[in-house]
Amino acid sequence: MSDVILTINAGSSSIKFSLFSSDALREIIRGQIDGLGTHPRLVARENGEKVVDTALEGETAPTDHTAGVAVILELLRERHPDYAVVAVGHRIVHGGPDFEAPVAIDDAVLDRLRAYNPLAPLHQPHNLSGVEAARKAFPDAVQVACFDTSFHRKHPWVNDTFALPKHFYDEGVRRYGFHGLSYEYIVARIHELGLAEDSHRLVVAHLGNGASMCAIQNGVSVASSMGFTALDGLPMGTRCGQIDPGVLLYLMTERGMSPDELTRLLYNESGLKGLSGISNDMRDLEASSSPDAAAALDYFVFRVRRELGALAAVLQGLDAVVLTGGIGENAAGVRHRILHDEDWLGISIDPERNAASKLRISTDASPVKVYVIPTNEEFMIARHTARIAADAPSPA
Ligand SMILES: Nc1ncnc2c1ncn2[C@@H]1O[C@H](COP(=O)(O)OP(=O)(O)O)[C@@H](O)[C@H]1O
Ligand SMILES: CC(=O)OP(=O)(O)O
Ligand SMILES: [Mg+2]
Repeated sequence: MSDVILTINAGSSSIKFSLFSSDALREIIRGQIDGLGTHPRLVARENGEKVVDTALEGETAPTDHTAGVAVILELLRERHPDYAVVAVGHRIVHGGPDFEAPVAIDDAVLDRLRAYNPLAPLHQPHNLSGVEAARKAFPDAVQVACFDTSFHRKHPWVNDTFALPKHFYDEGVRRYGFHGLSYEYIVARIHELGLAEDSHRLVVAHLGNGASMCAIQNGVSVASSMGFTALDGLPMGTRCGQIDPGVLLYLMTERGMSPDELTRLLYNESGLKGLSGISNDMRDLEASSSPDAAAALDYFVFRVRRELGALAAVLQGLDAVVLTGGIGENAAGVRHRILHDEDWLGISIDPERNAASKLRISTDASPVKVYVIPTNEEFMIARHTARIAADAPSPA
């Protein structure tokens, strides 16, 4: 039996998973269930080749995350009965003020993490049900929590606070920032590719169903577009992004909306889906001829460009920009619209390199280098998990 690390990244409507060899962190299999709650589909790849691609239908279709994890574990047992899972790494979206680094999970940690459920309703409860399912399936394995918030915990105070009475900051009402595992991976990859010397002042745009941007100075996060929750900043698939808090007061006082109704509106019914009335999926909007789909795209592009200018100001100039996430990696048309006339920032895009999603999509003469780099949150989770598991006593 060879020892492996399992990673679980439970999102709002998806669960991504991977197996890595525990010594060299070689990826053995990766995949995901998406469409949980609507049309669940299981896809898995080994060595880049699709080995499973099936709609999960009928009575055995998973209807929630716990059932989804069970489907994934069954697949792993079928395909790799010869591997022993010694550690399970989990992406946990919110670590609050207390968790600055990955930790081994015990009952006390799990209880503290549950307290953050209201701060990340699309993610945290699913992240934690993934932990519970994995503990049952692998009682002898070390479970490790890897936080989306850790990478941002060195923000200078001005980027870490809201202008509320100071005691709220002390209570933990702060700008945490998210997608930290993705940003951390991109910084590691920039080093690996030998690009760090030209990337001291770096902005990374993680544009997926959840979307945020981060200003990174010499590898350290100094500002990010997300805040206390993963609602702030850019508009997303179904989340509103930056909003005047006066709108919320209006909705409560004049429209009588309850906290539950507001939560639904801001997390599930806004963003690209709300503006377009069609879909939260960028591919659907690009394919649509509806003016509302075009307007939703315009708003997305406008807000990314605005944030790019703001983060360039934080860094006092730019050396490099990275685009990543499902949209950043794949949507060449959206990238073009974000970057094509940013000469004032020192960005000059090569349309052919962009259309081909090359690693470098800026021209040779562009003062600011622009890269497309696929993110890999799973690898980052596996790396942290291997390190923590090496020190942690097994729960058995
Ligand atoms: N080829 C593509 N062209 C345009 N958009 C794409 C493409 N592939 C994926 N996307 C978009 O990426 C988004 C999902 O990004 P992803 O990072 O996978 O999301 P999640 O935050 O759920 O992990 C969706 O809006 C999807 O439409
Ligand atoms: C924090 C967040 O928005 O995550 P995701 O992109 O997985 O939705
Ligand atoms: Mg994501």
